[in-house]
Formats: sequence, structure tokens, C-alpha cells
Amino acid sequence: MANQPLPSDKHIQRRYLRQIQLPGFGEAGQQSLGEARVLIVGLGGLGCAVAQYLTAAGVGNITLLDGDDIALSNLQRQILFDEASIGANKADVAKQKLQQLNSQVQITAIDRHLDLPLAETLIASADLILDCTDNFTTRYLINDVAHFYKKNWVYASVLGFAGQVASFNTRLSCFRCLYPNVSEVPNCNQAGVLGVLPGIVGNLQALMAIQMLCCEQTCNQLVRFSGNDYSLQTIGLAKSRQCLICSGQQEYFQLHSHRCDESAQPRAITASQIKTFIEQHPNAKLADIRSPAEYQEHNAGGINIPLSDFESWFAGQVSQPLILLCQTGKRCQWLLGRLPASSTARSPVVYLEGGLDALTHPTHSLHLLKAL
Ligand SMILES: Nc1ncnc2c1ncn2[C@@H]1O[C@H](COP(=O)(O)OP(=O)(O)OP(=O)(O)O)[C@@H](O)[C@H]1O
Repeated sequence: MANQPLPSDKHIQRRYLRQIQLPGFGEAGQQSLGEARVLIVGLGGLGCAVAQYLTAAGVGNITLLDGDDIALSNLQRQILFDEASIGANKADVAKQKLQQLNSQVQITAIDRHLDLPLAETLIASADLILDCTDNFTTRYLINDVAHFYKKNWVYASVLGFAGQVASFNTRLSCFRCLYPNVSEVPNCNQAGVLGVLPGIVGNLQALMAIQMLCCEQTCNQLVRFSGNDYSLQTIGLAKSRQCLICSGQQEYFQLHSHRCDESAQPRAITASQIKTFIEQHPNAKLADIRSPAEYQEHNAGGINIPLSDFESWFAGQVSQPLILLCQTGKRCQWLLGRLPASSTARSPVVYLEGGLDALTHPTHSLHLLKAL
């Protein structure tokens, strides 16, 4: 869409007039939508409804993520697709359709399923995340990474004749406070669904998203809809003291480290061992694996290779001693457990135990690291 002329203020006014004229929404609301970056995970029944309304409403930047192809049995509810699109990727086709609806929205389609490295990159750069998937593994992943990056997100699900939607400001409560430990429940594939249900629930999800982008006080509510008696029930959500994530007992990279190689022994050095390590390995480099925003705010020098980029960066490096650094040491410990033992055999790769937090007092260590 790079060659699209920018719309004039008058065009924006005309296009979105019916919502701009709403008391409490106005031009400020429209501007908030136009500046927003939204990530939609899953382009099934819910995602198709959500994506259409957010595109029509003028959300400025939308990323669509789904690694699945369109099947005949999807057409009954996934209303962005038609018979000609069977076999094509859902995110790609959705992008084409949505772009016809609103050419001014920047839409990116990604033909992949959300996993940990992708979540870190996409969630860190989104203002709001919409979970339109059909599984708890992805919901917990979105929740935990969104909590870490302090991002708001909206969950929705549909089963049979019932559906629910919840909005989370992860500073106040999160999905694990609501559902601490759910193994998978049946999806549409197994339990069946009336096509209109994801349409209704997806529209509620789009409504919540628009309100969260325009005014945050609508957060932390769960809305349940019954397609049997048409009732809606709204429940306020609060933080649970037992929540693994909100209580700080666990961080996202510990909870989602399925690829972790348990046999690899992470090697740590303490702040007081830095000097010796550098004397033994004078060509050692310091790699800070925190996000670019954390690095810019405060760092101990070295190079910034964010966690999500580290493995591909590391694969392209000639072997060299490395000291990994993050805020508390936990991310480094997790990352080192993932690196194959063979890749760290020739040159040591260690991490600083306690991370930057451990360097506040031994200023001499900080000075040594800055010199690397
Ligand atoms: N981790 C993930 N990342 C991106 N998309 C996902 C992820 N997990 C699930 N999805 C997508 O969420 C969508 C859920 O859609 P929906 O519940 O309507 O069912 P479906 O999987 O398309 O079809 P059916 O259940 O009939 O086989 C699917 O398109 C699926 O590919």
C-alpha cells in the first residue's frame, strides 16, 4: 500500500462520520484508532468477523497471523473466504479481501502460527492483541508475553451455542487469574458450532477492542453470551494472588520453553567473576539480550541482540566467547538451555547470574562490561 495517496482530513471525516459524531468518540477516538497497531491471531470464525470490523472502523495498522489453509468446512462461518479461496492461506486471503474494504489500512499477512519467538516480536510491537484462535496453548502464550510487554489483549472463544469475550489490561489481571490451568477443551472441529455464533462473539470482541483503543477503562471484563436464551452476563475480573504470572512466580520464557534442551547445563558467572573471565578470554563479547527499549533505557555496553533474534544471530557467528546479559539472568538461563551443546563447546558462552540487577553495586564490574 506504499503508493496509496494519504487520505485528506476531509476524506477521513466523511468516511468515519457516523462514528465520529458519537458523543464520547469524536475525532479523538478516530485518531486513536488510526494510530493503533493491532495484531489478530487466528483468521477463523472469530478472526474473520473481528478483522472486518476493525478494518472498516479505520484501525491504522493490522497484522493478520494464521498458518492454516482454507477448507470447505470453514466457509459456513469464516465469512472473508469463498469457494475460490479453498486451499489458500487464511491470512493472505483475508488481507486481499480487507484491503478492498479499506485501502488506507496498513495490513500485513503472516502465513504462520504463533510460537514463542514470533510472539515476542509481534506482541512487543503491537498496541493491542486479539486472540481469535481455538486453543489454550496459544491463549496462555499470548497472555504471558503480553503481560511481560505490558500489552492489552482481548480473548474470545465459542463453543456450541455459547461464547465469551474478555479484555485484559495485564497490569490489573490476566488470563491465568481467570483460568489458572485449563488443558484443551473441544474445539469447533470436535464440538460443532452454529456459523452465526463466532460472528456475534467476534463482533463483541471487535467492540471491546475499539473501546480499549479509545478508552482503557473498559478493560478486565468478561462477557458471556448464550445463544440459547440470548442473555449476556458481564463479570469484572480481578488479580488472583495464586496467579503464576501476576505473582511473579514464573515468567513467560520459563512457561513456554518446550524446546528447552534439559541436558544442556546453563553456565553462570557472578559479578565478581567477570574480571577473571575477561582475563581468560580477552576477545570475549558482551551480548545484551533484552528488548531494544530496555537496552536504550539503561545498559552496560556490548551489543543488543534481543532474545527473539538471538538464535538466528548466533547461528551466523564465528565461535567467540560470549557473556550474555539480561535484567535478572532468567532470560539468559532459559536461552542457554536452548542452545545446542555443540555450539558452545569450542568457545564458552556464559551469562551473568542476577543480570543487570546484580551489577548495581559492584560498579567495577559494570565498568569492565562497558569496556567489552
Ligand atoms: N497459534 C496460532 N497462531 C495463529 N493462528 C492460530 C493458532 N492456533 C490456531 N489458529 C487459527 O485459529 C483459527 C481458529 O478458527 P476456528 O475456530 O473457526 O476453526 P478452524 O480451525 O478454522 O476450523 P475447524 O475447527 O473446523 O477445523 C484457525 O484458522 C487456526 O488456524
